[in-house]
Amino acid sequence: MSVDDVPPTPANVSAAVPLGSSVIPIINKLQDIFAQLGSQSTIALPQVAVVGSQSSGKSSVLEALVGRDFLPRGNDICTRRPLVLQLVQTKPRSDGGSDDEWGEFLHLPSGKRIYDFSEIRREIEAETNRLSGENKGVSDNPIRLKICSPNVLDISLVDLPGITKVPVGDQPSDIEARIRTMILSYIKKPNCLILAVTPANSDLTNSDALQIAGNADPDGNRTIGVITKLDIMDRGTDARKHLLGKTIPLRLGYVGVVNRSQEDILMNRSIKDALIAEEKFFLSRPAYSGLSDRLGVPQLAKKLNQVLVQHIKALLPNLKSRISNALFATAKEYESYGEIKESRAGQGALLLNFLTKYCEAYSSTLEGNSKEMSTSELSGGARIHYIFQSVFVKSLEEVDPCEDLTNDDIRTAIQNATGPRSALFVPDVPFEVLVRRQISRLLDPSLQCARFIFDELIRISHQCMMSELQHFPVLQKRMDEVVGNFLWEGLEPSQAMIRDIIEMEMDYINTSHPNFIGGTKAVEVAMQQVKSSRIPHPVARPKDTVEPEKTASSASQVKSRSFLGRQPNGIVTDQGVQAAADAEKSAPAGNTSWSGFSSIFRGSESGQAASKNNLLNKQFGEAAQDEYQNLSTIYLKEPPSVLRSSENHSEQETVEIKITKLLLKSYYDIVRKNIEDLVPKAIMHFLVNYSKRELHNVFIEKLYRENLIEELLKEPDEIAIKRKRTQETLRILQQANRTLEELPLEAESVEKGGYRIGSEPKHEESTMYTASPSARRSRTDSNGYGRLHM
Ligand SMILES: Nc1nc2c(ncn2[C@@H]2O[C@H](COP(=O)(O)OP(=O)(O)OP(=O)(O)O)[C@@H](O)[C@H]2O)c(=O)[nH]1
Repeated sequence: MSVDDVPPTPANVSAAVPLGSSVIPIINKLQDIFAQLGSQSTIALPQVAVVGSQSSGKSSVLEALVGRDFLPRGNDICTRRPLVLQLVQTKPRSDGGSDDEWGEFLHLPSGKRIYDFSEIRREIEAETNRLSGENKGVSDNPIRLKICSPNVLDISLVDLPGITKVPVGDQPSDIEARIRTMILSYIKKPNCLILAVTPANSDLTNSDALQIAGNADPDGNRTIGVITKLDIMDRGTDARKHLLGKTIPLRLGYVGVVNRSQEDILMNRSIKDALIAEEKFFLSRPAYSGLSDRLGVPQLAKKLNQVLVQHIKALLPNLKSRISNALFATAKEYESYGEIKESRAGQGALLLNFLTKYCEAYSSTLEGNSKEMSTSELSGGARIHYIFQSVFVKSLEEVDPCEDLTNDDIRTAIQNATGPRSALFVPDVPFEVLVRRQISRLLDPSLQCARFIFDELIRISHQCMMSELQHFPVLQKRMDEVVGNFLWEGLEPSQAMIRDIIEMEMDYINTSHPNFIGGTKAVEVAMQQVKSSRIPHPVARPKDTVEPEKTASSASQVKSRSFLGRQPNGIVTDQGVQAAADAEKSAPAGNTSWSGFSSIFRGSESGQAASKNNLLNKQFGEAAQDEYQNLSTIYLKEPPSVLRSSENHSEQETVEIKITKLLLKSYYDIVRKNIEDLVPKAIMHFLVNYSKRELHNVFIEKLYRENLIEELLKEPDEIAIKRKRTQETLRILQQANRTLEELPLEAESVEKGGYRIGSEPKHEESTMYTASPSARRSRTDSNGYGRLHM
C-alpha cells in the first residue's frame, strides 16, 4: 500500500495506532483536570535530555521525536548553548486553521509568536551567536524556547552541547570539563530521562554519552541508549550486538535510529520521508531482523512513552488521594450553602423545611434531646433548670425574712397597729403588715427569673439557626425578629401571672395553713427562748425587779393573750393558755418575765379607770391647790415631729417581737415554697412551653407567605457566586475522579503504541504528537510529520 492510498483524514488516522496513543490521552485528560480546577500544579512529567559527543545526532533525534524541523543541525558544532524546549499543548483552532503551532522565545519580547519553524531555527542560531560568539564558543546559559501546538505533549526536552575533547575556535582549554559539568547539571536531576546518543560509526565502549549517563544514573533506571547513524556504518559491520545490549548492557535498552544525513538536510528532506526511509532501511538489512522493538524513531518514542506511563502510574495514587480530598472538602463546602430551589413550589417547600427544622431544633434543645448536645457545658433546657433551681430557688432560700427588720421596726409596727390604745394582745395586724412587706420582696426576683428565662430562650433561638441559614440573611433576620417578638409576647403573660401570684399571696394571709406555726406554738417557742436567754443570768438585774402589781395580773394576762394559742381553725385551745400559764409558773418567784404582758392586763378596764381616776383626782386636787397657792403655769414639752417608740424594750415587748418574728418566718416559709413552686410553673407554662408549642404556628403565620418567599430566600450575591463556583468545582472534581478511575494504564495498552516492521500498513503520527482527532485535523499539510506509510 502506498502513502497516497490513505488520505490523512481523522477517521483513518485514528484507525492506525499512532505513537503515544496510550500515554498522550491520559496526560491530556490529567492536564485537563488540572486546568479545569484552575490549579497551578500539573502532572510533572520527566524532562528528556539528549547527551552525547559532538555531532552524534542529538538534535536530529530530538527533532525526529518532536516531528518538526526547527533545530540547527550540521556536521560541525551546532548546539553551543543548552536549548530548553518546552512543549506546550494548546487547544486546536476551532476553525481548523493550521496556524495553531508556533514558537516563543523567552529572550524575545514576551508573546512574540513565530509561526515559521525555519525562522525559529534561525533565531536559535542567532541567539547562540549573540552569547557564545560566532567562533564555536560554548555557553551554559540556556536558550528557552516554547513550542505551542495542539499536537504536543506538555513536556520539556533539552538539547545539550555535544561533548568535545579538543578546543577549537574561541573554546577555552578546559572545554571538555565545562561541557561535562553543564550536561551533568541537567541529567543528574532524578526526573531527567537521558537519551544517551552514540553514533554507530564510533566505538560504543568509548561512548561519551554512556559514560556521562552512567555517572548521572548509575542504576540505569532513566537512561535509554540511542544508536544513530546506523546507515553509515562500515560495510560489513552492524550494531546488532550493541542493540541487544551485549556490548554494554542498559536496563532500559537501546534503540537504533537512522536520521537525516547532512545531504538529506541540504536537500530539504522532510521528517516524514526520513521516517519512511528509516523503516525501509531496517527492512532491507537482515542483520536487524527480529529487532523491530528496538529500531526506528517511533520505537524510541514508544520507549519514552512507556517510561512516561510508569512515571504517571507512580504519580496516580497521590493524585487520586488529592482529588478525593478536594472532592470531600468541596462537597462539604457546597453542602454548607444549603439547598436552593428555582421554582416557587420548591422555594416554598424549602422555606417550610427551614422553619420546621428550626422549630424541631428549638424543641429538642429545650427537651434535651438535641443531637448537638454539648458535653462541656450545660445547654438548652438544662440551663433553664439551672436558672430555676440554682439561681432562683437558691436565692430565695437564702433570704431571711427578718433580715431587714429590726426589733424597733417590729415594735413600731406593733404600736402603730394598736393605735391610740395599748396593745392587749400581740396583734395580727403588724404580723400581716410585716409579712406582706416581705412577700412583696419576692416579686422582683420572680420577675427577674422570668427575664432570665426569656434571655435563655433568645440564646437558644440563636443556637437553633442552622448553618444553611447563614446563606439566607434576610430569612435569618426575619426569623430572629419573629422569635424575639414571640418570646416577648410570652414574657408578658408570665410576668403578669407572677404578679398575680405574689398579689394573691399578699392579699390573703392564710394563718390556717397547716404548715403555719400558729400563735400557740409561737408563744411557746418565744417564751422558751426568753426563758433560756435568762438562765445564764442568775443575778437579777434591776430591770427584773418584781413589781407586785404586775405579777398579780400575770395569769389573767396570759389568758387574755390566748388568741395566739388559737388553732388554725380558730378554736381556742387550753393548751395555748396552759403553755403560757405554765411558762409563767415556771418562772422563778419574783421574776417578771411576763411583766410585759402583765402590764397589758394591769391595764384592765377597771384597774385602768381606777388609776386614771386616781391620777385625775390627784391632778385636780393638786391643780386646785396650785390655784390656791397661785403657782406659775406648767408647760408641756412640744412633741417632736417624728415620733419613735421608746428605745428601751420591756420584756413584754421582747416577747412580742419574738413571737412576731416566729410568725413571720413561719408564714414566709410557706409563701416562699409557694413562690418557688409557682413562679417556675408560670414561666414554663406561659413562656417556655408556650413558645415550644406555638412557634411553628407563629412562623407559618408570619413568614410562610406567598408574597414573602422570594424575598426571604434571596441569597446575597457573593454567596450565590460562591455556591455556583463550588458547584462547578464539585462537578469537575467528580469528573476528574471518574477519569482517574477509568485511565487505561495497563502495560498492554502501551504496547500497542509504536509500529511494527512488516505488519499491517500504519499511518504513524510522528512521535510525541497527540492522537486527538481535532489535533490531527490541523495537520493536513505536507510538513512530513503526518503519516508514515509502508
Ligand atoms: N547519515 C546520517 N547522518 C546523521 C544521522 N544523524 C545525524 N546525522 C548527521 O550528523 C550531523 C550532526 O547531526 P546533529 O543532529 O546536528 O548532531 P548533534 O549531536 O546535535 O551535533 P552538535 O549539536 O553539534 O553536537 C548532521 O549533519 C546530521 O545530518 C544519521 O542517523 N545518519
